[in-house]
Amino acid sequence: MGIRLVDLFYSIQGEGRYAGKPAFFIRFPECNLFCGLEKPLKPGNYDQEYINNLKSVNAGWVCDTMAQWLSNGFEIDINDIVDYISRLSSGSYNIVFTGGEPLINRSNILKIIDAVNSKNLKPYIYEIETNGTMEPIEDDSISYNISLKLSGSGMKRSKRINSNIIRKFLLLKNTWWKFVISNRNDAMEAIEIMDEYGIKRDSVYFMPAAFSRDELVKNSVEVIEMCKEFGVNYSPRLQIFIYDKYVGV
Ligand SMILES: Nc1nc2[nH]cc(C(=O)O)c2c(=O)[nH]1
Ligand code: SF4
Ligand SMILES: [Mg+2]
Repeated sequence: MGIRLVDLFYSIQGEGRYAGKPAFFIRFPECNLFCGLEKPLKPGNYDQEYINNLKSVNAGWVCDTMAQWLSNGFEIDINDIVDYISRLSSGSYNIVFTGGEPLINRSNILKIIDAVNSKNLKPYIYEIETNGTMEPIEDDSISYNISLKLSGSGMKRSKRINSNIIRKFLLLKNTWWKFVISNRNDAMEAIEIMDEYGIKRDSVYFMPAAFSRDELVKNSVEVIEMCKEFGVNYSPRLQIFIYDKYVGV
């Protein structure tokens, strides 16, 4: 029996705690938020440029993977995912589940983890890239990269911040927090959330907003100054640094 993905590729983790580590990316369809847009779009094949042009007046930016996670994607047998991984690497790598919001597809994440473990492949760690609004899977072999959304996403606070869920993530062993920072207001808002929930600065990454290599270089200067000031970590976006505007890398 197959499962639906929108992308499967081997690259390096570009962001957060494991930036630089070889990693298999498994991208699922669907998200519970529509960052940057006034109202949800139906699943289908869209051009990302078209989506960017729908940006709501309340938002500072638009989700950069929306065209991917709204697409129909493809169906793949779990054994073929496992074969793909074992064919491409004999060394150490992570397996990253992303989206959209991958925790919508939690049962498929569990099936893939079971299949990988039963074939005796040993990823260094599984990572889940999440917006932190859905119930986590409790498993010490999973490391969470939680990117809570700020008001620049244009989403209502009640949709993007769920106190009970944040507290559950805080009880887990491998929890890292990643904020996309466009300006000083974003940093102040992130600090407020960190203080409210007792999120340790050690576990926090500020990452510049950027769609291209030029933007990344330019925006990193200011973000690094804020990292120094507030004592949080800087996260690169190595995939943009290396491959510029390409997706699926
Ligand atoms: N290389 C690479 N690293 C990533 N880290 C998080 C990604 C994501 O889109 O969730 C991503 C991605 O799409 N590519
Ligand atoms: S939560 Fe993440 S994947 Fe979902 S719309 Fe926002 S930026 Fe995109
Ligand atoms: Mg991304």
